[in-house]
Amino acid sequence: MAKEVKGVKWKALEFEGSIFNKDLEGLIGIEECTNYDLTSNKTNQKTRKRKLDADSAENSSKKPKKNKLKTTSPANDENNFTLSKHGSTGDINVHETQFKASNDSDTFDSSSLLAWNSFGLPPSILQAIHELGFHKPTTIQDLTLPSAILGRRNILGAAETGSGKTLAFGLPILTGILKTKEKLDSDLNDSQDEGNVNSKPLYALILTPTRELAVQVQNHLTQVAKYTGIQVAVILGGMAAVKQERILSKCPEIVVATPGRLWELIQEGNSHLSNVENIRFLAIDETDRMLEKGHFKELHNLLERLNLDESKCKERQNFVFSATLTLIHELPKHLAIRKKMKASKSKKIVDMTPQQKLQKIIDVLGIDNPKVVDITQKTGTAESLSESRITCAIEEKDYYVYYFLQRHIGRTLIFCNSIGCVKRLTTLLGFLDCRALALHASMQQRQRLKNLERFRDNKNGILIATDVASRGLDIPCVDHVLHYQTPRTSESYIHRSGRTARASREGLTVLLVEPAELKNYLKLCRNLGRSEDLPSFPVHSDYLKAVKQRVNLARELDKVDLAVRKNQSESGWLQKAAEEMDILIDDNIAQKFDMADMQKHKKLAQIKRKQLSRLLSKPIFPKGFSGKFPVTTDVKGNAINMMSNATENAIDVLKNATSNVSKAVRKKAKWMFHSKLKK
Ligand SMILES: Nc1ncnc2c1ncn2[C@@H]1O[C@H](COP(=O)(O)OP(=O)(O)OP(=O)(O)O)[C@@H](O)[C@H]1O
Repeated sequence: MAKEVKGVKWKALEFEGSIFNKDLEGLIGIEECTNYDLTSNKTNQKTRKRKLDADSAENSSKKPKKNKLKTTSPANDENNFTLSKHGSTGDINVHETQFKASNDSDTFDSSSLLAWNSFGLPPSILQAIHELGFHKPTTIQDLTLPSAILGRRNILGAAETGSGKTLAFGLPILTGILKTKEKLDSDLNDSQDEGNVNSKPLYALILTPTRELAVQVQNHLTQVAKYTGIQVAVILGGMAAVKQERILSKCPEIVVATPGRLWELIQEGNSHLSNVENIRFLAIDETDRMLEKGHFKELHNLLERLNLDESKCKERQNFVFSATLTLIHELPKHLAIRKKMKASKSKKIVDMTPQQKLQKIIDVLGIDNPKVVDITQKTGTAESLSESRITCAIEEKDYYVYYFLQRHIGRTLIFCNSIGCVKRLTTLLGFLDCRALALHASMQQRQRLKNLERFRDNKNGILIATDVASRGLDIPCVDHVLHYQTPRTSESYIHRSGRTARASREGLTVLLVEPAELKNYLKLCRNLGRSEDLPSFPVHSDYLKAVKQRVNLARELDKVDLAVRKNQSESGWLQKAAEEMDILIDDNIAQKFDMADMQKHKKLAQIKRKQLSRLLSKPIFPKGFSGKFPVTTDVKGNAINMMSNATENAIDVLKNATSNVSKAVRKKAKWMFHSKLKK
């Protein structure tokens, strides 16, 4: 689209294919002056800044037919824009809004989106961006959109979590599809051949490592595509085959998918996917994860199919994004030992540089001359994130989690390393009336999405998850991320932590480290280039006693409850088997499943439940608790001056505590940490 600078109108020129090769590195697009007046040799200075609607009306009346923005649905008609909105009752009201004349809040002044104007985005997309309230592009969007949209470059983008990477590839894809359709429409008109209007080709594939992320990307792009007539569909493992057939029979232009399910459908010969190699756009979100074991095989098969025909491959624009695209690990232990011993002389083992890692990705994916934009911070995490840790014994972790949840309310996501741990902690916190939801891979897909939705809807919600929730999930306003266990990789730490502090909001992480995890923690710090230990999260030890009492009781209740359930299922199984075989159970066998024993357990469970509910009815932090404790100690015995109270937010508590640590103490701690890192 055109933009106006001091009365001079500039219009971005569009080129087919990637014309900006290495020799023109730095050049991102070419613009043409459109109001050059040959007679006066002056540009039209009188042109006032005008509304987008006037722009499009003017363009459509002046331009020859083939330059007019053509759209496939009435919703795209710039001169007669149809918006559909949800009314307050939840019913769908359809408003006819004239872009041109209306003062309705749905119309927008292009000047409010000046920051977006130079990317060549069509009005239908700008309108949606305006409605989302995105006043300006984020840094990664700003740095990639010109090359992607105007230069049609392949993009490799690395930027911190929550920095808007989805639109950095979503906007060029949507814009590109509109342009391609416009061209196809005008070719069709020229040849007077109507063709089969119902069957639309597949234009774009977006691949994500998890199902939840695929759903989220689809939702996000659907919002931005709402006035374009472009359909965005999602294909996931765990979804009924009939439903997937139905979705694909509508011929969506964009398919967002997890690679496994997509590959299955391609192999089954789904008709919409039959010419998958013809796609014009391919985006791989969380690329580093996709290239890891578990996803790679299907992705590899898919890439092989997509890259079969070199000419089609060249026509395709590729987007490769992740927050940890260029993150380098310490060598795995076995390689590090080999390197030290210089055992392998034939194959020299060297640490990879970020450039080498990128080159490897480029080679594996078969991408031609991409534009690389890497704006990841040295630390890998968002600037607005406050990080901390609590060092404690393994059996104390439950106490600290419960303490934190009681003292610092807010939307909290707790990550565990295993499904078993998620289950145990969810049950335990359930006994403690914390209403925690679970999310892990062995849950049914419907339940996974339901729990995610319930977590999103509750500003004080608690979600306990495995790494299935660590990548890409954009849950608004997550206040805290607790790492119940030290993550196994630095990527995992970055992605888990990145569920909070998104889109420049503040957020907090607390890493719980037990002695056996210390080695892993130090490795994490080394990989993330940390020279200082994470600050210890302040805990008011006076109240830990009450916390321990409750948690211990909840643990006992959990044990007894488990015994009851085990007994019940064993005796139930026995009874059922006996009934089916029409036999009486021998008394000796029945004794094994002693009913009296079960009754005893049930009674004990009842008593413990009552005791616990009595305890839970009393507040841990007494009413009016101001928590003023000028000097206290952190979990490792360091003196910390702190002022805090029960209602204070966790980030403030941490910031107060760290700002009160004297320079001398900090220097000493840094020195000690440095020597630990070296070991
Ligand atoms: N230009 C913008 N202005 C304001 N908010 C934006 C803008 N672009 C995207 N957002 C919002 O920022 C949030 C994070 O965006 P997104 O999920 O794309 O981040 P991401 O970089 O992909 O994160 P991750 O690495 O965790 O996947 C979303 O809620 C999105 O709606």
